[in-house]
Amino acid sequence: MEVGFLGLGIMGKAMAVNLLRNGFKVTVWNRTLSRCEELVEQGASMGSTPAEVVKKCKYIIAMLSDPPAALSVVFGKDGVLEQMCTGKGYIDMSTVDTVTSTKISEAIIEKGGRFLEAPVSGSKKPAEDGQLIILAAGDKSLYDEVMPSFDVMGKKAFFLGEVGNGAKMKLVVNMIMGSMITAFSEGLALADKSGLSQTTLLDVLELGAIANPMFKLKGPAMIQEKFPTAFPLKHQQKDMRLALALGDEVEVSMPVAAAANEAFKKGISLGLSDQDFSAVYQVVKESSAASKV
Ligand SMILES: NC(=O)C1=CN([C@@H]2O[C@H](COP(=O)(O)OP(=O)(O)OC[C@H]3O[C@@H](n4cnc5c(N)ncnc54)[C@H](OP(=O)(O)O)[C@@H]3O)[C@@H](O)[C@H]2O)C=CC1
Ligand SMILES: O=CC(=O)O
Repeated sequence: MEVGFLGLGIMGKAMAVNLLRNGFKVTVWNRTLSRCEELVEQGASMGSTPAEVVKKCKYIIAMLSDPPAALSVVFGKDGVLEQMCTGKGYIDMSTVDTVTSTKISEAIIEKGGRFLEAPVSGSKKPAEDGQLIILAAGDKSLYDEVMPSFDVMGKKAFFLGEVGNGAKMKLVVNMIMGSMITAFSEGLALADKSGLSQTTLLDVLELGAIANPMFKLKGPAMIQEKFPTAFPLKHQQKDMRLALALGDEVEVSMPVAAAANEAFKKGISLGLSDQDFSAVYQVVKESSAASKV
């Protein structure tokens, strides 16, 4: 199977490498073109624009940072739409909102193509290991056709119906995740300031009903104040913002998520955008220090 791949950031690079390792022919493009080189060394072809990739490939996957990036790659100069036509399928795996996804879907379909949104749950390591959870919605025939690529990139794919449902599911999941890591950070800070061992806290959490892979994975590094980037804090804040907008739209009150969003916004203002989202622990610590003054 031959696929185009647009966007070689933390996730896109790992996903494209997996496809190559599993025998897919992959043509890559990235806004910063030099990031294609590593993939080319591993056997990928390279397109110099999104339009060039679409011209060459029947199936095109995108993994881009946010709604403006997803829109500009489709609608911009030398973008996806310039070569989109009947017979081609566009699969956007970026985390965006329903409005963005619907806009892209309508434009692709108007050109005769088929569209699937397929955001993923799981971070850098699951992407490297082909263990993502794929939350797809849109054209079912396209979903069935690209399943061999989902089998390589993920451990489970869900088909959620009409366009927008994949985006919504992803935002609900990440809203919960962002609230959890913020509460976890407060717990770590509270334990420390109360004279308790944070390592013991991790052991206690691990054995109880709120044990989860995220606390286990991130906790040991967080207590050493290390935040190696798997999921950038700026993207977690984007997801909180989009989830809160969804909450407004459907009239669900989310005070916990709103408070967590404020912590991620503060993280951005403290220069933590490109650190892992677990760096929200720094925000909690900073706020505690500030409230003492
Ligand atoms: N990291 C993670 O753990 C996870 C991330 N996600 C989601 O996946 C998506 C990608 O995340 P991730 O790989 O971490 O992000 P990165 O920030 O590492 O990569 C972002 C990608 O988007 C490209 N990009 C940004 N702006 C534009 C633009 N205006 N036009 C064209 N390309 C652009 C970047 O290109 P360039 O190299 O030129 O900057 C890069 O290829 C996001 O939506 C994120 O929320 C989902 C699950 C897990
Ligand atoms: O979107 C981030 C993730 O870990 O999933």
